[in-house]
Amino acid sequence: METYVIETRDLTKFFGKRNIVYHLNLKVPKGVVYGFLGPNGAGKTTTIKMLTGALKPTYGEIRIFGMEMPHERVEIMRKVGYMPEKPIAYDDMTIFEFLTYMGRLLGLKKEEAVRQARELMAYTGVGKLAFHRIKELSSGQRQRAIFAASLLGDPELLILDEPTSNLDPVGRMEFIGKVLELAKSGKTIFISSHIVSEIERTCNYVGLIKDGQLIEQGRVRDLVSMESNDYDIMVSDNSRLIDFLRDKIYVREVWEEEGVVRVRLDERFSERFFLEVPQFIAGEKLALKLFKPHTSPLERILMKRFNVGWKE
Ligand SMILES: Nc1ncnc2c1ncn2[C@@H]1O[C@H](COP(=O)(O)OP(=O)(O)OP(=O)(O)O)[C@@H](O)[C@H]1O
Repeated sequence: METYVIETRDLTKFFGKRNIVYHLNLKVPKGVVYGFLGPNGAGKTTTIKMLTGALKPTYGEIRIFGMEMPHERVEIMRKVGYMPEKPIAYDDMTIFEFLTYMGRLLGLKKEEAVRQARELMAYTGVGKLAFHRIKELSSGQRQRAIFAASLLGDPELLILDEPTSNLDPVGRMEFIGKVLELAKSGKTIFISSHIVSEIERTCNYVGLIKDGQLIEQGRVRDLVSMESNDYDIMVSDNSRLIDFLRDKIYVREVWEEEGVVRVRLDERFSERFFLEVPQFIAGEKLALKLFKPHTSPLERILMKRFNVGWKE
């Protein structure tokens, strides 16, 4: 059985009579980078606040590392780094003071808190601003400092709420690189965002939330390939291949696009495609340059399937 780092059952939140999150069943496997994706107002921040114990669910269950939130909040949060969308300010502290203070709150010894603060300021690109007060920082610099704070104590799970909303394009690219690096080191990472392209570049797992409900959840790879029975092929003479494919029972459509032959398969007969096409290519002595499933960008799939318009 797959073990989940985060698992919720029927997680629900009302604000007054308004139902903001509804019967959410999140399953976040260990070691994935999970993109929690949805348009503005979908309920992402409300969900994350419940996951981190900042908000009490109206009903439903939350298990993180198998422990129950909010009852075992202290134990859970020892293993979790949390980057809130709107962090508490600590405006008059310098970044260095803020990070050492947060490290101490986590239970680190003073020297260790200082060591990690220094290391994480360098890692997140705010080393030169160590002695600037939080209130003097730009919103992007502040976001980097909060990212550094979420990494204190080397957490096994990172929960990041819209972590790049204030970063410039270079900052965003850097951030993506860091997330991939942290994932490689074995951490599970849960990121909320409304930016599909960013999730696509960073995440291997995705959960889609709309109007407080989870409408899809799974591996990005599966979501993308579910959509498509198209194959891309390139040979030394594409027109001979197209002539060959045109009346085959396993081909619904075939056409050429930017020098690549795109074949839309009828999946009922696809095994014949995989047998006959290589035989034809070898028999005709064509040089094979490309043969792979066609994948369309996640954004296009989501827009089509869920009729949701996301914007950068
Ligand atoms: N404390 C609250 N009281 C009443 N309504 C609230 C409260 N907090 C959030 N809401 C409402 O709940 C809905 C979902 O908000 P939430 O912040 O969870 O969305 P989100 O998906 O994180 O959106 P965004 O991408 O804009 O940050 C919104 O309509 C918001 O107005």
